[in-house]
Amino acid sequence: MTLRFTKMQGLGNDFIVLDGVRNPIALDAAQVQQLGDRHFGVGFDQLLLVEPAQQAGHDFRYRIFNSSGEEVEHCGNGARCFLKFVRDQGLTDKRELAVETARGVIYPKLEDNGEVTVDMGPPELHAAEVPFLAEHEAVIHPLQVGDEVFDITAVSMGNPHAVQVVDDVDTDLVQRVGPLIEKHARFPRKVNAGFMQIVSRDAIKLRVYERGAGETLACGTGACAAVVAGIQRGLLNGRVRVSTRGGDLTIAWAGGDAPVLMTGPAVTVFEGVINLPEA
Ligand SMILES: N[C@H](CCC[C@H](N)C(=O)O)C(=O)O
Repeated sequence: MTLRFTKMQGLGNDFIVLDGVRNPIALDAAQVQQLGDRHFGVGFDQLLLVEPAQQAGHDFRYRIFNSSGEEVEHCGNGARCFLKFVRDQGLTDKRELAVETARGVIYPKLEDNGEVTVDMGPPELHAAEVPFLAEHEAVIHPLQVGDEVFDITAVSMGNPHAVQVVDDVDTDLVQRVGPLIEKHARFPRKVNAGFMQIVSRDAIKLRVYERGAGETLACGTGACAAVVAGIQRGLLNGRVRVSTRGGDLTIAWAGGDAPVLMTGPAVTVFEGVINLPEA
């Protein structure tokens, strides 16, 4: 069976996007892994599947699969590409959408300059909801990793994040410790490991070792989680420029149950057709 796809990227975090609206698409983990293989398939960090909304008043459903094959709850860079995709494919002419995800509804909006702002919903800070195994609620938790201890802040943006502050993001720490934190036993559903360097109260540098994908050039939910963690720690103001290896995002959060707002680019790289591996 052949499969039409659109290759897209948000700050170098790359995706294939599939239209499951005109024709339903069902993929198992092995097929996602094969499609995601950068030598034997198309290659991507995540696969994004567009489906019809399940509830009245919503526009679409948004499903996300890591290149490891597992389905996950959220993808920020993908949400910006999602809006561009459904408009470019003629699935809608709206500039602002209500999109169902596994953990709530998000609201991507096309800006006049072509960038996309996404209302990502409020962060979840209760450890049990991240989920993160902790005896008590705290902004900072010491996390034992081998014979080292790292001070992390656990945040969910629908998907789990463990954020720490480092003096310099450009060291081997991300590749050395990221995989150990990703699969740490205190994160029952594994975790995205964020490493942020505070540049000022309005700017950070960020690298994320992503659950199920490894280090990506940018992570949208990771940028949201890092800014929330920085504000919780009293280190950041309410609107922050997040510099990733793939480029800059703007993240804003007013605290409490206010939604986190993320603004950045979405780019179509090419359209393609692939022979879908047999299930
Ligand atoms: N690896 C993430 C999903 C993709 C998130 C990232 N690509 C983003 O832009 O938010 C997870 O397993 O929760």
